[in-house]
Amino acid sequence: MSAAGNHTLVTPAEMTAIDADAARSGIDSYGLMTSAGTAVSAAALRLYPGALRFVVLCGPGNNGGDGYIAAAALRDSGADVDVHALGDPAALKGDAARACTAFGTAVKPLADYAPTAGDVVVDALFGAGLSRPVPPEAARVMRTVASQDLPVIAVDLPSGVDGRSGQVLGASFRARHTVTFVARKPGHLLMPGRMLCGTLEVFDIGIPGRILSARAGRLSANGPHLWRKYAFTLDPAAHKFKRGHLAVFSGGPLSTGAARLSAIAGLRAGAGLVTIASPAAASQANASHLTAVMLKQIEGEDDLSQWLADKRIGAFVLGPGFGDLQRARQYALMLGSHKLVLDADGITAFKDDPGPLFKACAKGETRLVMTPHDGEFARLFPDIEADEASSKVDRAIAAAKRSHGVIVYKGADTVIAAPDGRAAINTNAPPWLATAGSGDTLAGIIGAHLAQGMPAFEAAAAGVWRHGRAGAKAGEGLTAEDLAAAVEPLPA
Ligand SMILES: NC(=O)C1=CN([C@@H]2O[C@H](COP(=O)(O)OP(=O)(O)OC[C@H]3O[C@@H](n4cnc5c(N)ncnc54)[C@H](O)[C@@H]3O)[C@@H](O)[C@H]2O)[C@@H](O)CC1
Ligand SMILES: [K+]
Repeated sequence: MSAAGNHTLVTPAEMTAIDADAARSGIDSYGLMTSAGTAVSAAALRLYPGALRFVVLCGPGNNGGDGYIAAAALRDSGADVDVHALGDPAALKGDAARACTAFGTAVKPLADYAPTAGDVVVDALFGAGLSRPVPPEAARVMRTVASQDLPVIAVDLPSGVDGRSGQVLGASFRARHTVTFVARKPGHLLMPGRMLCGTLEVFDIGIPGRILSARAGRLSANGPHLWRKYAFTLDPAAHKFKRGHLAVFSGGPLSTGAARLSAIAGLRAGAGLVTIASPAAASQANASHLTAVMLKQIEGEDDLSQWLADKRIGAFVLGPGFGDLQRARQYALMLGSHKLVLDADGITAFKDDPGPLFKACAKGETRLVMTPHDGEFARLFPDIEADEASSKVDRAIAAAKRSHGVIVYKGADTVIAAPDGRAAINTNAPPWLATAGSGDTLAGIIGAHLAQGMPAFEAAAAGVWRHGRAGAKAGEGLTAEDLAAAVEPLPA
């Protein structure tokens, strides 16, 4: 058994290819199924030693095959076991048929299962092969098991959860524990799938890592493995300009707080200097609240173009509390050749015509990071959002390719995607991170990373991860001020 330590995420389609490669290389597929099923029985006995009965629900494919192996192992350990099958077990094929025959005990129809207190359910109805909404008789059992709050251990995935997208097809079990094999699937991390898995265990059934890496794509769980090499420990002796200069645009006199949150988070995240670029009318409000952060009056395009001559400014944050959409558009287009985090109003400013922004960012290294939540994403990429067949990962990658920018598609399952197809799913954000000003803080952290010279994808992924860590450290009930103060140094 391994903890969910491997960062690579494998889609069901990639898993099928890995499976086929393993068989071609001479690995016995029934042996893999035996390892998988036995791992499930071990988890069931370990987690529920007091179960009165294990009820194994077996589907028509290899997920069901794992279930038959688990049922036999549970029975052989002396437990009371019943198996209920979806469909006719005589129609099973290949390894699943062999596992059912090896189980050898009578199997009852799924519809005959009457959930009873003391039951522990082993869900082996569907795994990677789920291709359409679950049939009504499966949905019925899911409902009755949930209504009695019986513990469910899911084999590979809670049945009903699409391993590619994390979406529920029709209905699904809500598992207390899920045992998956080889590597995690995107559906274990994306919502709502993540909530339905319970604790997640990745069991190594013996497929060699070289077969896995030959097939796995460019999707992983977000973590230091992605950006550690850029997480240089800052040399405290370094000149402040060498630690990066970040500029954050402020909104008008009544909405200056968001920019200050970004700016303070940027300082905390390691930028050597942070300047708030403020319209004249808001300078007083900003000045009365700032100490370590500097202030520059920028009233319009002329001021900005003069300021841009200062090559020491490493990155800009535009959008938090900005308000004036027309001006946001002008400024963002002027910043096309600079590193830029575009958030909130900065994103909305381009809802009617994002083309010029994307064009301005098309050449050279990736300089733009956009941080939309659901609503902002739909405003900027309505056609991508409308494609119901695509997962959140697919959408983020499509948007990154179109915009030539890194997309931080926010939510409980924030996805970070780069124009070259790399993507990561973040998992460390506590639910209370969704608070006013949280996004402003995130934009500031990412901006600080860009200002310090991190490439855009790594800057964004590290920013999302540090933001999640800060949320966990600040704890439930945090305010955005607490969040900025809780940003920790990057792990060396
Ligand atoms: N990939 C691997 O290396 C291994 C995979 N194993 C297991 O194999 C599973 C994948 O097996 P399969 O590809 O056979 O897929 P599944 O067992 O998940 O389901 C496929 C079967 O269900 C049917 N089906 C799909 N959606 C349906 C629906 N909504 N209503 C009714 N029938 C539906 C399909 O027609 C097919 O017969 C994994 O989830 C895992 O549990 C293990 O045996 C260990 C090895
Ligand atoms: K399952």
